[in-house]
Amino acid sequence: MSKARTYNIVVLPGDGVGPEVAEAAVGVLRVIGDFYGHTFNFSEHLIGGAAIDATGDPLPEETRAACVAADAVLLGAVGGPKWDGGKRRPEEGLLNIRKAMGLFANLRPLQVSPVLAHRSPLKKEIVEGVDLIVFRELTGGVYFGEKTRTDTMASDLCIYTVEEIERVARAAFQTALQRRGKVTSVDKANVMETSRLWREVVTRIHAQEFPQVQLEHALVDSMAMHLIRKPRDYDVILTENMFGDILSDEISVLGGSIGLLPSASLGSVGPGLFEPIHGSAPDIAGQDLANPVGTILSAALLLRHSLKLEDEADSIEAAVAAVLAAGATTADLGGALGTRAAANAVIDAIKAIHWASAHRVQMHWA
Ligand SMILES: NC(=O)C1=CN([C@@H]2O[C@H](COP(=O)(O)OP(=O)(O)OC[C@H]3O[C@@H](n4cnc5c(N)ncnc54)[C@H](O)[C@@H]3O)[C@@H](O)[C@H]2O)C=CC1
Ligand SMILES: CC(C)CC(=O)C(=O)O
Ligand SMILES: [Mg+2]
Repeated sequence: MSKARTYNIVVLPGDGVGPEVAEAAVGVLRVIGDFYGHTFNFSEHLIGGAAIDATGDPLPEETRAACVAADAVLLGAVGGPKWDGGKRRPEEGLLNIRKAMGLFANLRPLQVSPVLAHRSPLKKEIVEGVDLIVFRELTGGVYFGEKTRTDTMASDLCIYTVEEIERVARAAFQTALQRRGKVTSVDKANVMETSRLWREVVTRIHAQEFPQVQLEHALVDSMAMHLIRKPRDYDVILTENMFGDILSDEISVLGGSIGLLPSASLGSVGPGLFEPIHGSAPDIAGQDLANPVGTILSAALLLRHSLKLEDEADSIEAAVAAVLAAGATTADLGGALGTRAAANAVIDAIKAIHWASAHRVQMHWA
């Protein structure tokens, strides 16, 4: 068991369902802190639309400073129709904090729970056993290139440097070595120059540093099809910022709901940022309808990757698996629980797992 310590966790609730799912995950972290004797100091800061309303800036300087000084950052979601067409956009705040923290790798794992395979619109035999992870490059590409706009035209520049591709490729290959040893690198090398550079650099890093990993290249358009026809074929999917954003929302359907998927955004040093892959879901915001599991599982990733608390992370993941197996779910998965009740179900499962392990019958033989 890890030594009890004090950790500073910045919470960025954001907009829409963000505050609801962030509150759920903080509740789970508090219980984990109590069980394992850690002190988690949570401090909430403004980002996104909430920050625009309060300060005019989607990423106030005090939020940026708190994030870089924290042990880890937990984020809900940003954005919503209220800020559409405004001078500043909530999403700017999220892009800028990712950049400021140097978070170049966004890990989006997907394991299809056997008890939820029937919730996918695809056949059970296609999705059962899916276990893959998307490595999405997070601080480059078209989301960060120069934007121009006149009355009659607009442009978004897509730029990638060799160094940006190398570092995320290494992270993906290293992870593949601890998994099934396969990387599928996704690009659009038949059309885009950035993709041709991407393919060259990934091929070189593979040959020079990770020849024991199986590498294949795929074009993003047909990959979008393969991912729903044969998702079990994939282990680690390595791709650039926008393709990773789109493909990971697509594959969330395999697991039953976008509300289930967590993510970890990591750099080479400093704290990570952990958030569900979904957005602010304005259509269900403020109604206690959002599935909190993706954010709760993001809290587990926070414990594992930034705080190095492996047992504590395992404990949350085991509790979530037990709750899903018991059918205690929110409406997106056909259940009757609200956001708060679903989070409480996870908390009860953590307590039950700990009680069972403390009261395990000890059998001794001479
Ligand atoms: N990381 C972030 O903060 C992100 C923010 N956004 C922003 O969110 C806003 C809404 O974007 P959308 O395209 O509608 O994507 P979205 O992910 O917010 O919602 C897509 C659909 O999934 C459902 N959904 C999302 N999360 C759910 C949950 N936890 N439980 C149950 N159902 C859930 C929503 O109700 C909606 O029908 C936009 O302003 C967008 O820019 C979008 C993606 C990521
Ligand atoms: C800037 C974000 C809104 C992009 C996004 O959709 C995501 O990171 O999932
Ligand atoms: Mg997205």
